[in-house]
Amino acid sequence: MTSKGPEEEHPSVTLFRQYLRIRTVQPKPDYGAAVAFFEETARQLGLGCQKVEVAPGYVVTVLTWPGTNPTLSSILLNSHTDVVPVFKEHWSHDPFEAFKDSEGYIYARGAQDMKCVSIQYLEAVRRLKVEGHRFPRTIHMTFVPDEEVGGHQGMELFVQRPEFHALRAGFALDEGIANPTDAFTVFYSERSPWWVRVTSTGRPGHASRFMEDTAAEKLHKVVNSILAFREKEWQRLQSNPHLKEGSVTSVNLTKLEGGVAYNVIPATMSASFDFRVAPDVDFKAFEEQLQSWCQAAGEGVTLEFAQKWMHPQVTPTDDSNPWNLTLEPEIMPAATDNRYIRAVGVPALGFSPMNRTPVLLHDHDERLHEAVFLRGVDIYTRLLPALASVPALPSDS
Ligand code: MET
Ligand SMILES: [Zn+2]
Ligand SMILES: [Zn+2]
Repeated sequence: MTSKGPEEEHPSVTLFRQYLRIRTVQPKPDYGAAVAFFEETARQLGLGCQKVEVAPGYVVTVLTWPGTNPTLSSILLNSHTDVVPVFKEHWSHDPFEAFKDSEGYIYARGAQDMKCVSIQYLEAVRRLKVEGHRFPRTIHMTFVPDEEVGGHQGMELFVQRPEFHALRAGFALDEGIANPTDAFTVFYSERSPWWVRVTSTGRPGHASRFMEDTAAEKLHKVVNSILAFREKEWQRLQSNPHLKEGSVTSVNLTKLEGGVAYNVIPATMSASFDFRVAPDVDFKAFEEQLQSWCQAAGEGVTLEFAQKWMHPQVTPTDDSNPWNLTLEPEIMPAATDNRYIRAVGVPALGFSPMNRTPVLLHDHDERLHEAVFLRGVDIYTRLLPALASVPALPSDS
């Protein structure tokens, strides 16, 4: 599809751009506007709409298209409504204007992660309804808050609620990542986020002296150990063409804190790391490794976890998967709400239908071509009837 002038823009693209303009940006997302948007869309599409407040101010909106056979488990289409912050000065266009350039690229925070997917679900359902289809299985679309900061006030709470169990989800889809090639990637598992802060304490004093046992020296040792591990994992990935990013453990040093003045040796310094632990890692041994790096650095070096996911799950994609999808399966390098869905026993895949698209999630100038977006609607329009027509499974009874 070629790009068109605004007067002849595809209505699905127009709706997408409207949603992109809602400022659901962390750390203060306008969730109220997003919920109102989905309520209005539900009204237009003739879908059931339920709002579940999982924590004060944190609403999960559930849009439902009932199936013809209520004994069957349902299809859950999940998407998060929040987006990560921007460095506005690095953007070519206002990230909340949803500017479309002459080639058809739509620039906006959330264009890839994952406001595209939310609207693609809705537009696929709209088309199928307009064409008069009904399917045996119920389709639920959940629009959840808080994913980008860990999902603790979103999906983590929702999966524990009676309203979630009442959905009787038998299979779920959530986000994936763009693929620059012709292929689409489907994620059957994900790495576990471990956010670790290492705090080092030591002798303070005048910064002109060769003070012994300083916080900085010891922190430096831990940083070296962890960055050496990073290099090792990076080399492992580079040297084996069969390994994908999600199959090795990554780590980045993301924060350094401490100190008050150039000439005062601080008594405390800390370093924060974002680990993404591969699903086949022995978690207990890995935690012991982290502890031993701290101990090797000297006295008074401790670590604490800000996130520590301990339940990696794998959704089968081989012949034991009765859903019979054709997939190019990978392990998700990042974390998504699928980890909460899988942890309560619902098989779930990560999929964002964006091929021939550079990976720009969380980046400056995040953008998506309108033709890729519209092809994604086509893909769900073919995928949803297949999913929602899968005959009864042993797990349905
Ligand atoms: N989706 C975000 C990420 O992968 C936040 C998940 S919480 C660890 O970084
Ligand atoms: Zn996301
Ligand atoms: Zn994200």
